[in-house]
Amino acid sequence: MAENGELMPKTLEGQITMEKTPSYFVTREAPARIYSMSRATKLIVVVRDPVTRAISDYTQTLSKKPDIPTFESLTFKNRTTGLIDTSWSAVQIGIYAKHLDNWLQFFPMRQILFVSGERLISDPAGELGRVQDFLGLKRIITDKHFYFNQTKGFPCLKKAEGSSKPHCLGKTKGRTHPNIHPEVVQRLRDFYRPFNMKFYQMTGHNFGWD
Ligand SMILES: Nc1ncnc2c1ncn2[C@@H]1O[C@H](COP(=O)(O)OS(=O)(=O)O)[C@@H](OP(=O)(O)O)[C@H]1O
Repeated sequence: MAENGELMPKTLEGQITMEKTPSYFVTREAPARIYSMSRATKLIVVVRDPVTRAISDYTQTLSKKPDIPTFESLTFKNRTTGLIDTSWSAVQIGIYAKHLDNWLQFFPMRQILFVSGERLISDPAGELGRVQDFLGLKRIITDKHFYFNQTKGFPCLKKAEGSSKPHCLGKTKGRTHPNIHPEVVQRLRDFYRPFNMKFYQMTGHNFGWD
C-alpha cells in the first residue's frame, strides 16, 4: 500500500482521491500502512449482518468453485458441539469489533464511517447522504438518482455516469443465496451477538442485526 501511494494520481485542489479494497478492513498491516501514507485519510466501511455476510461470501466462492464443501461443514469445527471454525475467513471477517480495534490503534472514530449494507439497499440515497456529509461534499446524490428495479430486486441508478441509460450493479452483486439450515443460522447468530454488541458500542450505532 505504501507503493500504492506512489501510484495514486496526484490529488488536485477540489478533488478527493478514493481507493476501494474490501480486504483492507480485515488486513492486519493495513492501518499502519495507510497511516504512514496519510494520517488524515478518511475511511469508509460497508458492513452488513455478519451472518448474511458469511453466506454471501460462501455464495461468491461457490460460484467460482462449485466443488467446495457445504456451508455447514465449513462453519463448524465440530458439528455436534456446535464449535464454530473462526479461522474460516467467511466467519472471521464478520467479527467487525476485532477488526475495528486494529484500526483504532491508528485512526480516531471520527475518521471512520460505517455504512449500513442493509440501509444501502432499503434507502441508498439516505446512506449516500451520510457518505457525502462525511466527505464534506454537497449532497448532490439524492433520491432522484435511484429507482427500485423489480427484476434485479435492488435499487439501481436512473442514469449511469456519462450516459442517459439506467444502470444496475452486475450479476455478481445480489446473487441468490443457498438455503442454510435455520439451526446453523441460529448458532452463527449466537456466536456473533457479543461481537455485534461490542461493535455497536464502539461505533455508537445499533445496526439492528439481532
Ligand atoms: N444496489 C445494489 N445492487 C446489487 N447489490 C447490492 C446493491 N446494494 C447493495 N448490494 C449488495 O452488495 C453485495 C455485493 O457486494 P460485494 O460484497 O461483492 O462488494 S465488494 O466486492 O466486496 O466490494 C450483494 O451481496 P449478495 O446479495 O450476497 O450478492 C448485495 O446484497
